[in-house]
Amino acid sequence: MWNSLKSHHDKVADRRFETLFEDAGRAQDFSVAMGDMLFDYSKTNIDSEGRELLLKLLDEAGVAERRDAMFRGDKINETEGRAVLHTALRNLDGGPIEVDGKDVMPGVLDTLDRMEAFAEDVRSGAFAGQGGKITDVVNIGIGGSDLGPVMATLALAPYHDGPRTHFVSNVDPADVAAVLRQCDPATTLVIVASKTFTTIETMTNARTAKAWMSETVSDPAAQFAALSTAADKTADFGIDPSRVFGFEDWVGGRYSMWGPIGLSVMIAIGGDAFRAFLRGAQEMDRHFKAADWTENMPAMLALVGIWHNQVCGHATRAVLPYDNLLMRLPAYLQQLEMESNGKGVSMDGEDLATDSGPVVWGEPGTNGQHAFYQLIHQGTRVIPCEFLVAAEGHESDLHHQHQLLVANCLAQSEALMKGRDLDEARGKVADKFEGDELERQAKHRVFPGNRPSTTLAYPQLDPAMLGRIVALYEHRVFVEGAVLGINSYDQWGVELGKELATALQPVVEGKETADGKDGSTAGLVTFLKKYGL
Ligand SMILES: O=P(O)(O)OC[C@H]1O[C@H](O)[C@H](O)[C@@H](O)[C@@H]1O
Repeated sequence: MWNSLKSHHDKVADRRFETLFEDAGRAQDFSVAMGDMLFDYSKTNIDSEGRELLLKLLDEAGVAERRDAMFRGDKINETEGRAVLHTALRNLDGGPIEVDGKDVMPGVLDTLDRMEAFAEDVRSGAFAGQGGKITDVVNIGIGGSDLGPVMATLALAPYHDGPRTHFVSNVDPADVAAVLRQCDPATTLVIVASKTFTTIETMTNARTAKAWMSETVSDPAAQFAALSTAADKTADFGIDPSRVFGFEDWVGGRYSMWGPIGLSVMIAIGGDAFRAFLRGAQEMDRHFKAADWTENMPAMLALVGIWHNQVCGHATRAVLPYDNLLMRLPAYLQQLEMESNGKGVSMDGEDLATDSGPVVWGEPGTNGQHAFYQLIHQGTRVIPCEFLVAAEGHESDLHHQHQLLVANCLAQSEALMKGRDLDEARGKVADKFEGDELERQAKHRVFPGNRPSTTLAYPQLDPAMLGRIVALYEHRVFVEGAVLGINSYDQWGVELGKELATALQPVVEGKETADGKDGSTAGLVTFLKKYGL
């Protein structure tokens, strides 16, 4: 199928895809609706034939069977021998799901109730610090134990009515110090979020926070909670089991904010709003399971991604939310997509037959327009763009500003597609220049156009919509991974750096020499030591 797709691409690569809109039904035909969400992929070079070929990839890879196996709790994370069941965390009324013959749902729902009771106690003051009602919550975690909660807390800022929420992730002491400086230890709750409870950054920051707290309060551990799969390790750290919220190894780190890892979000917005967030995700799960492929938003989002990355060969994709509340969505998706599908070996241990998943990057619009869109419009590489835009913001008295935001979003996708040819460019400067200078100046003002983009449009970013959007991307990653034959649920590629950092620690501390290290590494240690390392 890859060959058929490539030859189809060769056939259509040079056409202006704008001409596809001569078919008056294109915008509708090349869009997917799910409830009040719309995914428009008509501003791409995908035509009916291309779409048919892409759809065949799903059958060839057995995506439907693999999807059902995931939801059922089969151990599809084969390199780690684990089920992949983040969907169980939002299966609020969806019936039993068995892993190793045991229904996991009673445990999931019980933990959710416990989280909610604790979150409400923190919010009401029933759970207090040693100096009174909790004013600040500090979530210490990294990767999947940070990016989801950070992204969601920012995204749901209009619903934030709990204590102030802070996030510490980096082992750089600048991070933890800056956060703790803003907090009063007597009224701060520290949440240590780590699936494994061994991650060096998180454990180091947690010990720093505990030492900071013990300078002021007599029982620092009493103001700590833990979110982890490792109950023994949370106990060793001194955290009372009543404030430990556990989960199982079938929840991957970057898929974990729906459960205990979302506690900081729940404290910020309250249990009801958090459940609405879960329900939104559950709706997307149901849609993904039931909808025909052409009407299936995650599947079509994935196929558009595959078309641009593996078929057209565009190595990156930009995620451009015209919704400032989603300012950390690109960073969140970087982990979700790149840690999941950034692999060169297929499930059966063979070298991947295609390129792995793309580089994902982005910033909110309109900010990006004044920074990197220059390259998107006129650079020599094509960057498929994925726009997100809401019909309505949360600042109703500033709706005119929201309208300006939307106009910018739609204008960008139009500009990317249409471009501006040399004739038009000449017309723009004909009154200022003439002759050779006119030609030269005009050339700089040409926009090649024919650059693809998609737009995800929705009414408003409320908790349920955020749940739907994030679940949409999760399932997109699943489909892309399944088509590429990748295990999207392990992350062996992060291990080597961790091992070498541990080995280098005695060297940077001056307890061991850099003998045996390569010249560059040894030279850098020497240089940094000279200046105070
Ligand atoms: O939650 P933790 O066990 O502390 O893990 C935090 C993060 O660290 C690892 O390096 C993985 O690459 C991530 O997938 C994970 O989310």
